[in-house]
Amino acid sequence: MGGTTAVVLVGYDVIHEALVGHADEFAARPVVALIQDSDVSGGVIFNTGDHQRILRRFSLTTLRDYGMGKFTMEERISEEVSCLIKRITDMEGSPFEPTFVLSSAVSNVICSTILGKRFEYDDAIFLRLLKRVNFNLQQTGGPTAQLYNAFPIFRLLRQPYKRIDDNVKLSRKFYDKVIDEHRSSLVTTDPQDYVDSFLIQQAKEASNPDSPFNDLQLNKCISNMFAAGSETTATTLRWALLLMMKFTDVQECVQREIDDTLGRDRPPALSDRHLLPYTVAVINEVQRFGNIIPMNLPHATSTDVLFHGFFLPKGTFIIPLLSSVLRDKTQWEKPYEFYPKHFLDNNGCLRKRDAFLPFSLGRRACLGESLARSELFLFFTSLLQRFTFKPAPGSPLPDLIPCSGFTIGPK
Ligand code: HEM
Repeated sequence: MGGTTAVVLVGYDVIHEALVGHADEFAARPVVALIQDSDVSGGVIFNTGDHQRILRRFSLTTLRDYGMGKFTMEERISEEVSCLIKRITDMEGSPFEPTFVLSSAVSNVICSTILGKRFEYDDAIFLRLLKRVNFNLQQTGGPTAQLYNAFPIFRLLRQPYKRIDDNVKLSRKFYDKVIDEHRSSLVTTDPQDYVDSFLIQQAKEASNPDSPFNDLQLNKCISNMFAAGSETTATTLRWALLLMMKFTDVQECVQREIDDTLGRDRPPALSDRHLLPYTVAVINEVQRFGNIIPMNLPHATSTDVLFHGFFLPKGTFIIPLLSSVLRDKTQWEKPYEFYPKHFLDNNGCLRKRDAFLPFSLGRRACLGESLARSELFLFFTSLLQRFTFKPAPGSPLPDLIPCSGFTIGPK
C-alpha cells in the first residue's frame, strides 16, 4: 500500500476519543490497509475534504426536507410496512427466504425519498439492483478481496473481482438513466425527491468549476444512499428474525408487551417507543449482537496527529473496530451473548449505554441513523405484532455464525 500505515483502533474508550477528537492514551497496532481498488470513490461515503463535507451536508438537509426525522417519513415507512405485511400474509404460513423481501421493503423507503418511487417486490430490475449491492458488499469484505487488497499482485487474477466491477458499472448505468428521466421531467419550483433537489443545486452552481454538484457525483450519491440505506437495515432485520426464532422466550416477551400496550390491530407508531421498553431493548441488542459493520468504514488522519503518545502522520488509515466496542468486556455484562437486559435497568426501564455505537460517531457517523432507527422499530414491531417466526418444519434451527462480508448478516 505505497508506504501507508494503517492503525486499528480497538475498544470503546479509544474509538470514542479518536472519533470525537479527544486523545489520551491508546494501544495501536500497525497493519496492512485493506482497501478495495474499485471505481467507487466520490459521493458521500468514499470521499474526503470539502466535496465530502458539501455533499454530506446537502444529503442530510435534503433527506430531512423529504421527511427524515419527521412524521412524513414515518408515514412513508408505515405504508411500506403494510406492503410487507400483506406480502408475508399472502404466503399463508409457508416457508420463505426473507433476504430480498426485507431488502425490497427497506430499500423502497430510501428509493421513494431519493428517486421518488417505490418498486414492487418482484420487479426484476429492482431485484437485480439489490442483488448486485448484496453481492458486492459480501465480496468486498470477504477473504478473497482481503487477499487482493493485502497483496495487489493478485490483481492479475482478475476473475473474482470482475463481477464486482461489472456490478458497479451496471448499477451506474441504471442510475444514469434515472438522472436523465429526472432531468427531463424536472419542475424547478416543485422538486419531488433528492435527485430533483440535486439537479436544482447543480443548475445553481453551473458557473462554479469546483462544484461537486455534477452528474458523476449525483450518480455516486444515489449509489451510496441506495447501498447504505438498504442492506444495513435489512440485514439487521434478518438478524432480528433469526434471533427471535432462536430465542423463543424473547419473541414471546416482545409479543406480550405489544399485545398489552397496542393490541393486535393498532399499527405501531414511533411515539409508542416509550411504551415498549422491552421491545426497544431487544432491537438495540439485535444491533449490538448482530454487529453488522464490524470494521466500520476506514478513516484517515487529515493532519499529523499525536494520539495517546503515538505519532500518526497525515494520511494514516484508521480502522476503528466497532466490533471491539460492541463486545467490549469492560462495557457489557455478557458481550458474546444475546442478552436484551443489557439495555434495561432493574425496573425494566430502557437504559442508555455509551458503548452502543452501531452507527459509529463523530463527524462521519452514519448519516441515516434516525431513518434506520425509525425503520427498525416500525418494521420489527409491526412484524411481531402480526407474526410468529419459526424455522421451516423439519429444518434445523439456522445457527448464529455470520457470513463474511463488508456487512455481516446471518448465513
Ligand atoms: C441499521 C442500519 C445502519 C447501520 C448499522 C449503519 C451504520 C453505519 C456506519 C457504521 C457508518 C460509518 C460511520 C463512520 O465512518 O464512522 C455509516 C455511514 C453512512 N451511512 Fe449508515 N447505517 C445504517 C443505515 C443507514 C441508512 C438507512 C442510510 C440512509 C441514508 C445510511 C447512510 C449512510 C451514509 C451516507 C454514510 C456515510 C457518511 C459519511 O461518510 O459521511 N445508513 N453507517
